[in-house]
Amino acid sequence: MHPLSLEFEAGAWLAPPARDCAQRGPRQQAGLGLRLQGIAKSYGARQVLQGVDLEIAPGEFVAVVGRSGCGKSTLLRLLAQLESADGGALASDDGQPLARHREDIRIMFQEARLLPWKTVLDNIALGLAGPDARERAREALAQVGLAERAQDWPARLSGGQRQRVALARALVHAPRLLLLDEPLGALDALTRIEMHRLLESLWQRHGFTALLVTHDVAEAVAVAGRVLLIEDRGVALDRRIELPRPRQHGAPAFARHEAAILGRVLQRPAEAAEPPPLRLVSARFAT
Ligand SMILES: Nc1ncnc2c1ncn2[C@@H]1O[C@H](COP(=O)(O)OP(=O)(O)OP(=O)(O)O)[C@@H](O)[C@H]1O
Repeated sequence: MHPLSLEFEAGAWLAPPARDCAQRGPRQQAGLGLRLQGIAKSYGARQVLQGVDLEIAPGEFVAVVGRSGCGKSTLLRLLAQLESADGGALASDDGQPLARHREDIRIMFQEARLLPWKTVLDNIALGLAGPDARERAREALAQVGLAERAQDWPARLSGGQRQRVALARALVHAPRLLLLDEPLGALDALTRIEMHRLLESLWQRHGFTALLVTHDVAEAVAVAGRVLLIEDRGVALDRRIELPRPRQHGAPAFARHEAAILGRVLQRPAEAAEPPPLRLVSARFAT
């Protein structure tokens, strides 16, 4: 597909507003704001995050970048409450502990994690209650442009299609906070750009707050309104990206943001791998 047709394609995926969102009322539709204070997290002796203070406004689209192992996914897992912080407070912008908002938060991973023995539609409907569960699942599927694949098995979909199903499975719950842990990491470049446009359209339409962890600085600049760099156990850079949407990869202003962030990441050399301990195996000397 020619890149110029991507915008049209992404737009074509958009269906009328999801009834599920409309049913939940205005308060629940709004994005969830976040207030993190003094967050600390260690794994054994390895301190990954320390004293992290962060405020995210309702409905912001934030990307989190940084070198491998800096703690990006750890931050997301704490927000998803898959793990607990050792210290500090995780709250929503109204001051409530984040633990009270479990139902408002959904997470997507690099792998779609679909159940292979269930159809696409049944994967999305999983955990939904009520007589209209399947109808709501169909609406979510239509929103990611896969209405016609409802009865397919996940194994028959491409990687990009599987991620769109995973996105529909999150959307059907009308999340107020969508956490995205490298969900596009395994996709080819064109599919990634299509997914950027789709994510952007859905975010604009539904108003959820989005946090995207990515290795790809260009991806961060393509979709986020704000990019955070994690380094030295905390937020080392917090940069606003005020560019019109949809964004043009390679346009001068786009390239300037990308270069500035990348330059900041590369200022510091990669952490040297720990040298292996010296070991004297055997020594023989010729006489
Ligand atoms: N369950 C765990 N047990 C022990 N150490 C862990 C665990 N999870 C993460 N770590 C360590 O914490 C650090 C941060 O991991 P994290 O997955 O958050 O990094 P990341 O920035 O997301 O990396 P990547 O970009 O490579 O995915 C790493 O050093 C990692 O080895």
